[in-house]
Amino acid sequence: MEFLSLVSNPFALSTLAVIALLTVKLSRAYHAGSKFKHIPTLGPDGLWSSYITVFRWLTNSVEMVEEGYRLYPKKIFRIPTLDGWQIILNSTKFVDDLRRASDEQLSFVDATAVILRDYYTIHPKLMSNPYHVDVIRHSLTRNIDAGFGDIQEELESAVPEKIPLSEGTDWTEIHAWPAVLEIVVRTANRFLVGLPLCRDPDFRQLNIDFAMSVFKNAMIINLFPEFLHPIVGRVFSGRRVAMRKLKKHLQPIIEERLKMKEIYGKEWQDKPNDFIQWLIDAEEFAPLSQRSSVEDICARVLVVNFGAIDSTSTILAALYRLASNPDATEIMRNELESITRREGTTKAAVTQMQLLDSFLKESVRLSPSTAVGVFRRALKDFTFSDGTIVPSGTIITFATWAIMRDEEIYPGGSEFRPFRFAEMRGQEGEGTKHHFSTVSPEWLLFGQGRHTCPGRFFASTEIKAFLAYILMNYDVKFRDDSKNVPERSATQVHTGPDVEARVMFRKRRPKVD
Ligand code: HEM
Repeated sequence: MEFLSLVSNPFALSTLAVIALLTVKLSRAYHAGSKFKHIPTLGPDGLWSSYITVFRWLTNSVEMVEEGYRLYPKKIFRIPTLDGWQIILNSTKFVDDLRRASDEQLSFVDATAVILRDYYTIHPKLMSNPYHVDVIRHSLTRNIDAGFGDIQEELESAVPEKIPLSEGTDWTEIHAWPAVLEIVVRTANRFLVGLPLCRDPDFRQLNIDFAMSVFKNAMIINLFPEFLHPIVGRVFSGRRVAMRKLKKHLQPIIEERLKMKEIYGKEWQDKPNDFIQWLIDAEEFAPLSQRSSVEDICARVLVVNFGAIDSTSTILAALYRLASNPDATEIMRNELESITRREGTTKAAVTQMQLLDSFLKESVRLSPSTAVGVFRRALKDFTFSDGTIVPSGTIITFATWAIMRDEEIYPGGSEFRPFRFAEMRGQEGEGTKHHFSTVSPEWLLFGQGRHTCPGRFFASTEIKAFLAYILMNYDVKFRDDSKNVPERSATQVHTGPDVEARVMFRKRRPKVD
């Protein structure tokens, strides 16, 4: 009777089916583990007991990374995850191994394919020639100076709209995450696609929805064994809806640009200077068939937005620290005022904001958006410099959370010292190092090697311009003058700043001593 009621209940049946498929998937991954016997495991590693670790990884990856870092200092360990065994590197000494490895040995693209299931969640054809990466690295980065005026103008319009200033003495409490998210998407798109599109609510929302859908759907698809991905990948994907909506906005623009290019060629006066045009003009990186395809260009606009939205959690991390560190706020304001008196509100001014750069970097050091980072997939058996052999097919990553708090690298590793990096820069021979966007073995935020984030210079400029605007125009605090930074949000390896927290703002007052 109970059995009958079970089989006639579609919800119970589908739950059972998912559990059965998950069991198949995990036991396959477990048996593949015989190839890893020489690498220590965190937690129990029996067929059934390893499920405990899988569950812990889903619910508290930070605690596990810290435990693995303590138990296996400067070594390599493994954990069972929904995506199979994952290898975690506990030392910056392995950065050199990763940098030396070719894409055919340790692949960024294949790691992304497993973690984000980008074939289903983003676009099936995009990664066969990811030329948008070259466009970001070259045209986009080269144009940050030229586009800075627009970025600043958009901030000056978007921030007061989302964080309204009242003339009275009252503070206004704002749910920070959605406000910052909208400002980021609008400001980034002022630079990427310009006016009026960057202010179009439908355009903004479709990009936000798409970015959110990628993580959520990849997680669901990864619950299923690979042979079912072509089916579940069709069901759990936000890309078709996003593409349909985006094409309505971009198709006429792209077609007009292609027509103008054909008519005027190199003589085109007043040619737009934006991401769409940089893609169309990228002869050295992609064939015309790609650069003139509406579908292809739309997919790359979606993907650059997916990257740009990453800045949101970085800004939140810094904003929460601003709200809890009024003394540092005053010191940074003095620096900003003297720089802007000299340079005006310019890109050159942003580059000189050394204390703000340090404050930002220190905020993210303690609130990175993932517990582990810099993912690669071994396409062949790979031997690390300590002799550890990692079998082909394995996902490899660094214990970034623990590395960024390591006392040997950062004395007082768990303490927030806002001007730590500015002080490090003050030491002899270190003047040009330790910036937020500078990549080093100790600073893994933007990755490593040939796949290091190409958008980091744009992100750094946009984020610092945003924070400078807040510092110069707002007082910021938490309710009841609390100095507690809100707990982190944690789903799977995502560990970014709390997305529920509220922050209080008011129009900036002169400081009374
Ligand atoms: C604070 C903000 C950002 C953070 C923390 C961040 C972080 C990262 C990381 C960790 C990687 C992987 C690097 C590796 O594995 O070695 C990456 C790659 C990438 N990022 Fe960013 N990113 C940010 C902003 C941006 C922005 C604004 C853009 C676009 C304008 C962007 C576009 C990309 C692209 C296209 C890749 C793939 C690179 C490749 O395929 O070689 N990111 N980013």
